[in-house]
Amino acid sequence: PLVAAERAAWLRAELERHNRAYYVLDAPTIPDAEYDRLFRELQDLERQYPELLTPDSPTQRVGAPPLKEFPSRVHGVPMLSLNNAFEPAEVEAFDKRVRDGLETISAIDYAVEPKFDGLAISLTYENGVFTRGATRGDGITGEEVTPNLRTLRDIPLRLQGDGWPALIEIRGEVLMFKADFARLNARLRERGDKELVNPRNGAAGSLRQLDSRITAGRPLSFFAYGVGAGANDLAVRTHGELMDKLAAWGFPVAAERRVVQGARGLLAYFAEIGEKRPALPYDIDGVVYKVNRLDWQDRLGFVSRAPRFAIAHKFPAEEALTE
Ligand SMILES: NC(=O)n1nc(-c2ccco2)nc1N
Repeated sequence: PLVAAERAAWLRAELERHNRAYYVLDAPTIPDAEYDRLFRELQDLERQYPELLTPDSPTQRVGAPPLKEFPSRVHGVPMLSLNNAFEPAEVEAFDKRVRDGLETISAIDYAVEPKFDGLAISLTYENGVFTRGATRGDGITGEEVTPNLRTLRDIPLRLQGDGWPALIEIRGEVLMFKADFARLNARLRERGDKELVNPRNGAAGSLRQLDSRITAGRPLSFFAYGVGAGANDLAVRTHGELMDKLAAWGFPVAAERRVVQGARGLLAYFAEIGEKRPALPYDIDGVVYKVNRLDWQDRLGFVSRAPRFAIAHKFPAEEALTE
């Protein structure tokens, strides 16, 4: 079995590497037939030597029996909601409140990124292994949809690299790319099934399937954008460094993320992303501004459940466009 154990470990790492290349970097590194052969070899080994079966094995992504209902799960740390700004004056007022709260007159560094229009999710990793995931729900309690989340290749079953605490909650958004949404609707139309209204509904509907094999057939993507429980155990000083860690652990993060200075930097970024928005591969409904220094985020804290250190700046709602 030692040889089998080594072979199984090699197969797990190799299959995850090909998954990541195929699904995260969109650059397949192996023909499908060869991937399937390795996958079946690992399944056979895990059947022959059950002690080799690990929860993070690629064979554990698909095939869980359907659930009767979704268990509800209390988040370790609440998933906060963001206050919205719609006008430049509100953005300037946000920046002023931040500088007053920090008793400084100098320009503040803000971490900025697109606001994905998908489904907010929390992923729990224990000792680096994915153990459960839940929807945002009301921010305190969400629905546990772990078997469905296991089918997303963008979600690592085991964190890469190092430097994570024993328990950590990764926060992010599950979404459907525009092109995947169009292809799925074409498939549904051909089958005479009801089409999805928009990518956000497509992501929500696909993730809240009791049978995870349906979810496995849906083109869902994931982008990480924060940390809940475990954030204080990380040796990072800014949100930007936190995002670098998430990327190093194997999570997709927004390519458009940046650090800008002051209200002027915020508004310039909003205009830049507004220009790029139609060409982005996914729907966004605004951009998110966060004070970059984590110690300053802690100093500013929250008002009710919304943070004083972050807001979303939303684009004007579009009337229902017939694409
Ligand atoms: N939807 C989205 O893209 N979000 N949402 C946050 C968020 C919500 C609460 C704290 O941070 N950040 C990003 N990029």
